Amino acid sequence: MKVVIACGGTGGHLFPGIAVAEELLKQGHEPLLIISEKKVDAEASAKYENLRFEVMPAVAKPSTLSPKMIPFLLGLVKSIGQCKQLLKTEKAEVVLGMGGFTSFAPAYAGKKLGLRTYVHDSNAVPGKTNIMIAKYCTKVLLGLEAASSYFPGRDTAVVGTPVRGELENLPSREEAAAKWGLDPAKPTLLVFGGSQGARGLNTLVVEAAESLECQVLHVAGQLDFERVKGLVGGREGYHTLDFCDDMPSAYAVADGVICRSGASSMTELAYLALPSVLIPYPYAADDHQTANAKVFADAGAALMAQEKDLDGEKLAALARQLLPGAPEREALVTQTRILGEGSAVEEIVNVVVGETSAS
Ligand SMILES: CC(=O)N[C@H]1[C@@H](OP(=O)(O)OP(=O)(O)OC[C@H]2O[C@@H](n3ccc(=O)[nH]c3=O)[C@H](O)[C@@H]2O)O[C@H](CO)[C@@H](O)[C@@H]1O
Repeated sequence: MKVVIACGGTGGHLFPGIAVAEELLKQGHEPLLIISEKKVDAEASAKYENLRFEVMPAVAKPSTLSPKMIPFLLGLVKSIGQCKQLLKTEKAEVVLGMGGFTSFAPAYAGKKLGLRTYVHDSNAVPGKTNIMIAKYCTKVLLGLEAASSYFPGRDTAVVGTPVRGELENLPSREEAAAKWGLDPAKPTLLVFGGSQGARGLNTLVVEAAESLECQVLHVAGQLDFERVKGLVGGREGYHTLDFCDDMPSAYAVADGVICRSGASSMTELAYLALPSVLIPYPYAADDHQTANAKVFADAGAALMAQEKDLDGEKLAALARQLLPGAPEREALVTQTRILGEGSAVEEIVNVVVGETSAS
C-alpha cells in the first residue's frame, strides 16, 4: 500500500512519522515522508537512507489579523496544489499527518482526492491545527485519552505515540558511558529540553547538579550550548552537548531524566521505563505540556514541577528521587513501565493499512 506521511517541523512530529514509515516498509508497504525545509528535518532524516523523503514548504499559520495572513493563504493554496500533484504522481492510497501545520495541506489534498486520511495528535491538549484538520479525516488517532474530548462527533482511536525503532536496541551502559566520557558505575542523570533546547531548565539543572552526587549528561540545545558550557566550567562527570543525534546512547547511560514534557520525550521515557522530573515548557500552546506532564504525574510515573516554582535546591531534591537507591525510585519505574505498554506503531499501521473504506 502506498502511504504518504506528513511529519516535519519538529522532532516531536518527525520521529513518530519515521517510526511508522519503518514499520510500513518492514511489512512490504511503500511509505513516502513529507518533511519541511527546516534544518532539524534535514539533519534528523539524513541517517534514514532506507526511507524516501520529499521536502515541501510549510508555513506556520499567523494570527488571523496579521498582515502575513494573505501571503500565508496564497502559500497554502499553492502547497495544497503541490500536495495533490504529489499524491497523484505517487498514486497514494492513504495520507497520514503526524500533526502540526505541515499536516494541513497533505491531509486536505488527500481528502479532496477521495483518499483515506488520518491525523495523529500526541498531546493531552491537541493542537488547533489538528482540530481543524480532523474534519477532513477518516479517523483521528490520539496519543493520550485526555485529548478525546477535543474531538466531539469525530471518529477517534487512542493508539499511543510511536517510538523510534532505534530505541529497541540500546547499547550497553558501558559502551554508552564511554561515548560520553562518563563512568558507567556512577549514577547518571540525562537532561534535555525537547528538540529545541530550554534556557530556563538548563540554568536550573546546572545549579541543582552542584549538590547532587551523580554524573550529568546535559543536552543544552544549539542556542544555549556555549552559555551552559561556560556555567558548568570544567566540572568532572558533567558532559554538555548541543544536540544529541544518538538518543539511544544517551538513554542507555541514564538512571533518571530531567526534561520538558513534549509527547515524544515522554513516550520514550515510558518505553524505556525511565523515571523523570518533567518540567513543562511554560510557553507551549494552550499550556499543553502541563496537561501532558499531569498524565504521568497523576499515574505516579513521573515527578512534575513548573519552572517558575523551582530553584536549584528544589530541583535537586526532586532529582535525588530518580537516582539508584532512592526509596521513591522503584514505584516511579513500575508506573512508567505500565504507561509504556503496547505498541503505538503497530496500532497506527493496523488502522492505516487495515481499514478499507473512507468515511
Ligand atoms: C515546545 C513545544 O511546543 N514542543 C512540542 C513539540 O515537541 P518537541 O519536538 O520539542 O518535543 P518532543 O518531546 O515531542 O520530542 C523531542 C524528540 O527529540 C528527540 N531529541 C531531543 C533532544 C536531542 O538533542 N535530540 C533528540 O533526538 C527526543 O528524543 C524526542 O524524540 O511537539 C510535540 C508533539 O506535538 C509536543 O508534545 C511538544 O510539546
